[in-house]
Amino acid sequence: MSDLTTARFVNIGERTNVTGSARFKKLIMADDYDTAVEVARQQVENGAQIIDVNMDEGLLDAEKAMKTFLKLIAAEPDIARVPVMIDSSKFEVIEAGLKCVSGKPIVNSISMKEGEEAFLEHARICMDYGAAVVVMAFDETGQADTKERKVEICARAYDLLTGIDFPAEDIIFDPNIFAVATGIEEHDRYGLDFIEAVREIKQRCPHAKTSGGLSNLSFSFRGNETVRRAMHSVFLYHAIPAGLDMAIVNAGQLDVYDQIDPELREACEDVILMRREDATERLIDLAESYKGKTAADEKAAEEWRSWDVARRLEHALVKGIDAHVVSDTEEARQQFDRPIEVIEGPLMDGMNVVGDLFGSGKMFLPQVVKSARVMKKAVAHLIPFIEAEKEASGLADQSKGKIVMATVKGDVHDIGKNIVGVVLQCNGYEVIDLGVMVPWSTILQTARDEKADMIGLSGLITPSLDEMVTVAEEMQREEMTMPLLIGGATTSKVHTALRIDPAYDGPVIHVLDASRAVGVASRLLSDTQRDEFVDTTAADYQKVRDARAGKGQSVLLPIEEARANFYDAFLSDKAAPPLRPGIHPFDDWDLADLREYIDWTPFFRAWELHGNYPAILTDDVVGETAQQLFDDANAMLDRIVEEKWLTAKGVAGFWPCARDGDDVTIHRVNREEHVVLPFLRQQVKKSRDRANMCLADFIDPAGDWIGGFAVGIHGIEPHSKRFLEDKDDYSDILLKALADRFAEAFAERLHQFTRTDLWGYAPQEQLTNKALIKEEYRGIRPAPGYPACPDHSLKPILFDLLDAEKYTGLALTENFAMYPTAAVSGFYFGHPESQYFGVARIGRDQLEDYAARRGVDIATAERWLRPNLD
Ligand SMILES: C[S@@+](CC[C@H](N)C(=O)[O-])C[C@H]1O[C@@H](n2cnc3c(N)ncnc32)[C@H](O)[C@@H]1O
Repeated sequence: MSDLTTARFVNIGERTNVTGSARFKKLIMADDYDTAVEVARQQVENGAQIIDVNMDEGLLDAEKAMKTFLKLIAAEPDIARVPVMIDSSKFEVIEAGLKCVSGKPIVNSISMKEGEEAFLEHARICMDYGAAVVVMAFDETGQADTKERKVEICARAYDLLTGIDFPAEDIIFDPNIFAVATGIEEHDRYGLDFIEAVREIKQRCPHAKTSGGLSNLSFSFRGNETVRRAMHSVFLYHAIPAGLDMAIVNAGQLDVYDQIDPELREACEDVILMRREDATERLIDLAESYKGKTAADEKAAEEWRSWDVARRLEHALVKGIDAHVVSDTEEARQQFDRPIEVIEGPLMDGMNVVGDLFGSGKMFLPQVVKSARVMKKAVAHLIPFIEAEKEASGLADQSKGKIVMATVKGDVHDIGKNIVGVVLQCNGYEVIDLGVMVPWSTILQTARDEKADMIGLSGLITPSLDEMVTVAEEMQREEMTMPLLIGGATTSKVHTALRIDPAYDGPVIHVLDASRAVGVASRLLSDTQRDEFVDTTAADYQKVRDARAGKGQSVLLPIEEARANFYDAFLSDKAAPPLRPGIHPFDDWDLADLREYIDWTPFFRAWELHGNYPAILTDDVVGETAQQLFDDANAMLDRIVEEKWLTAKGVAGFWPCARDGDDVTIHRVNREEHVVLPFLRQQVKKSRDRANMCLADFIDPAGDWIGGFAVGIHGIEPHSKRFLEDKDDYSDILLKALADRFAEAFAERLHQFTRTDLWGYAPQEQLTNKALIKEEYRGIRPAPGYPACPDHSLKPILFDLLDAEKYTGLALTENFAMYPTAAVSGFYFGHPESQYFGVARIGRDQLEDYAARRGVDIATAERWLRPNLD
């Protein structure tokens, strides 16, 4: 499957179908519902987003079997989270099933086979249950096999259904996928006819969806899994862009389109798209060479379930499979004298393997976080037994060390901290996570009360660096000696060496990323390695300080000289006044639309997978992990969009203004008042004719326009809570990372809408998402806290101009972090020459000038501008 085609496509699991799976049939016939439920679970684990359940077997009481099975899966939260498709050719069985489903059911299927009256009667019953229906392209004269018949029947059914107010979005047409390459000439068109019919049905029947049973397609290649997989993937690759929304497939058995052997791919494509006369013969010939290949592989995949329990636990941990972990842990518990031994033994052994693989670069962060999920579920199962033994906290006693972690006061970002916490936990450390916005007093108090071995601080925005210095100073004042770990996006070895390390006599260590955290923690707690590690790090930081002291700093111009060397933009090119000046709130931007604007590269970076999307998906080293993560992300995106987990709120505004020195003075027409946006200017002496830039340079002193925006993504909390209750950090981090992606995508989308519509200075602009990500458009949206306007304290001014709290529900912390965290804000500049740059180091004179322009004392301005001061 290609990344392009899978984004919105829904997989319907097919294995819980007695007519399609001999194994499932055997289990149901033998009344082995426990194992049958496991089949459903495996489907969901393999990525099925709906499961199709069919009990149509002559020797079975289908109604009873349907009811029994549906009730059982409804009681399993990890299965019940996906909708059920009740599949039967008998409507009584469907009706019996409808009574047992709690979420939104899907009926598979109804048709006009017995005429319009029966069809509408069935539809009305489904409607009473709020069910969506699959409508087969089948009428009084039989099943539709040509494109024309498929379209004609579906269109007629659509008109009938919408005529009784059946919601169009609850109609799913199945225009019949039939077997191709059978050797019968009439069958050659079946693939192409289906795809073309889907395209027309989607146009003819607004909001209706389309589906199909994929396995029929490759029926003539039974027993040749490789060819079947390839045919299915190729078929979907073409059918999805034509509008196919979902299909009944074995979700674990689809190949990545780009990774199919090119010869086989081409042969399948020739058959499905009817590209050559001899396509069938060629595929049959080629298929011979693939026979039997993957049957053995598939057997191996199941084989691990027969291993001894310790090996199974290790396998589950390394592979991140949580399906059987509770039963396997229970089995192990019964084999050991004490429950704690299961943790100390097989579970820790398994996690050590994970740790080693991660440490040696053979495993990557997303997989480790999945392993941690397995570990946490196993431990959660054992805790009650450990407590029953009256060991207050067996785990704590066994931990390698205790770490208090916090995102510092004024900062709300916690993805990085959570990832480090999970990695430490799964390596046997006890993590006390104090959450976000934690004042220094709470951090120190907890560390003392808990007798922690070390403190870990995290932060993302620049003011957090100062907060970290404060924590270090307070630790010094209280004469603490425990190590202080520093991490987070804006932190650096240089800042740690220059600012934090000198403030505290105990060890201070900058931890570059999650993969280093365990190494750092273990050396700090090792009797033999600690001293050397602490000394080497301290010496290293001293070197950084010495180098800085000896290094001649770049020359700064006096601020007046820098101002005289301003960027002389060609002001007659300035943008025309906005088509729609004033404030424009958007209280619920469509998430499906924003999804199209996602920039995926930073998403992978958040998981410490480095490389650009989409090449990262096929990267030799991290490709497999990246693809798996991407699939998981898309499956979650499907749910976020379909079930409306999140709400995107935003506001954009445009105001008349003028440049006044380094300020931009905004005129608020309605309020008859002026608001000043004070910008900073580069002061580092430039070579040759390069300017000392300031954002104000892109604004005409004689009168101009400026814009602003703020966007935020709301609604993660209940989902995050649910994930954490389920010990599922992986999904929690995934959700937060996706919420961030939505915020950035919204910023991109709103900027585009600004250029084409609201401000409207580029009405004809047409750029691909790639070009948008590369910012190949006219104008910029500099964000407070970023290099061209590094002062975060501009945010309250921007928020006030936009009335952003009211319109977006965003709040600012005392250090100007936005909450909810998935948020972006900034200014719009429309001048074609406007560009990003970094203000970099500024002099005392500009600091004093700035303090005066802002009407604050020097100390406050110093705090705001710290990263730009000497
Ligand atoms: C941080 S990236 C975010 C976009 C990226 N496509 C994503 O999805 O994560 C780019 C944004 O950062 C801000 N930015 C980057 N460089 C800047 C600079 N030098 N000064 C001010 N803002 C800057 C702008 O708002 C710009 O649109």
